[in-house]
Amino acid sequence: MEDRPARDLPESLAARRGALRLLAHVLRDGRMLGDGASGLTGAPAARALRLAGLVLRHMGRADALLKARMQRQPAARIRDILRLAVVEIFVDGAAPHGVVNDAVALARATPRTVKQAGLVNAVLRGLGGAEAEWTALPPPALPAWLRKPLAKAWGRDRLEAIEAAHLTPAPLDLSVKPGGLAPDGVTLPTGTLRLDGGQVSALPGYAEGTWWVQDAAAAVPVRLLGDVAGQRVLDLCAAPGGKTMQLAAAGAEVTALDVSEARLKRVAENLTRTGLSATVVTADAMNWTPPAPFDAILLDAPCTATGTIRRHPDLPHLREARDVEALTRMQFHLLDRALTMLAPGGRLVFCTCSLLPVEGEHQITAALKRHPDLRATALDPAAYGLPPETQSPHGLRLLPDLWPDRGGLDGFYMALLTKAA
Ligand SMILES: C[S@@+](CC[C@H](N)C(=O)[O-])C[C@H]1O[C@@H](n2cnc3c(N)ncnc32)[C@H](O)[C@@H]1O
Repeated sequence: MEDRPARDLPESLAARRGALRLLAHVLRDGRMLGDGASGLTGAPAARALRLAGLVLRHMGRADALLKARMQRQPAARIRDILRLAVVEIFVDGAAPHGVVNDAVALARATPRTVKQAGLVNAVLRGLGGAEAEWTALPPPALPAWLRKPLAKAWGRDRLEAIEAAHLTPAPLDLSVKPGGLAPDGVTLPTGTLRLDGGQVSALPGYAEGTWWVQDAAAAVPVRLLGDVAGQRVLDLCAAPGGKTMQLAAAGAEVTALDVSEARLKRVAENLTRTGLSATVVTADAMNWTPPAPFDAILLDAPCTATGTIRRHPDLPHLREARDVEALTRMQFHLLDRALTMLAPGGRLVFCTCSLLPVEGEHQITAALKRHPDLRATALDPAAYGLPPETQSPHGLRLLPDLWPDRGGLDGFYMALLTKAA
């Protein structure tokens, strides 16, 4: 069955096989979930992706449940088959009978695992009545390289609340042009329109380009720049372009720069769909010299993206402690480089979608020491629809456990800096 074309398999079995392929890409090949190939298209591909994401999100819990029922650690593929079955039964509420049958069929499908089909059957059938045990399991712990600095920065209770927030996928957030056609949803205090989900391209206003998908937290940094109408604004790490569109919609004359040509294609597509305009530049910010200094700069620097684990449950399985060092070094250099492109009296917003202070608060504290001509503006969270606890040294700090009853938001740090005139 492993080599059989997906069209010859029942859809649910094809999707489950696809999910196992995606899990192997992430867990064994170290590739991002979105880059993996399930071997499927259309609805089964979407289902496979969703199932693989579900396993990665709940993996620590599935492993805890399974560990108590097995004497030895089985082969990696068998472990994934069992994990998939567990999350389908306990998270998705799938009918156990069909899940177990497919799990056994998947084990039988390869010579390497055929002998363990009996084990799969026995372990899964032994899960009957384990709902209470499953519900009592704590959320999966983040890896130690992340847990330690987060506990130090935000405290153990907050860390556990962040881990709990990672169990729930992010809602669908839209930034809507003023007066633009938009689907029904709830408007958050920050101004973002929030929906439960849905097929993006089928929602009212998609074809008209009256909105774009952008997490509520990611929509705040541009607002720190205040009125940008008619100003020359540089979006220094622009792709895929959420903030470029915000700046253009606010009337700025935007230059959107990014080092990645492939990612910049998405900026161009987004601008075309929304009817907004920006000058798009493919360049490494470290080597690029602007024709003239800018009135304002947005530096949404590359980072660990640990603030987006709700939407990217593969991240904790892929990133490593050593990534942090390389990224913080890059943020340091990009920030200094950006300052050379800023006009005297100009404003710069630095932001990262990271949970780690070394990629946020510490970067700004260090930059203020390095550049005596730089000032950080004290920000009032209420002015952006945010609660007082988001105020943080020199900026705003958002963590995913904020607004649990509203569906949370991405982790972000942002600061507004002004260069002396
Ligand atoms: C956090 S993402 C930007 C997200 C974007 N601002 C948005 O809101 O849609 C960081 C971006 O930085 C870009 N990048 C990384 N190093 C760069 C460099 N040296 N010069 C320019 N862009 C760079 C990456 O290609 C990536 O697209």
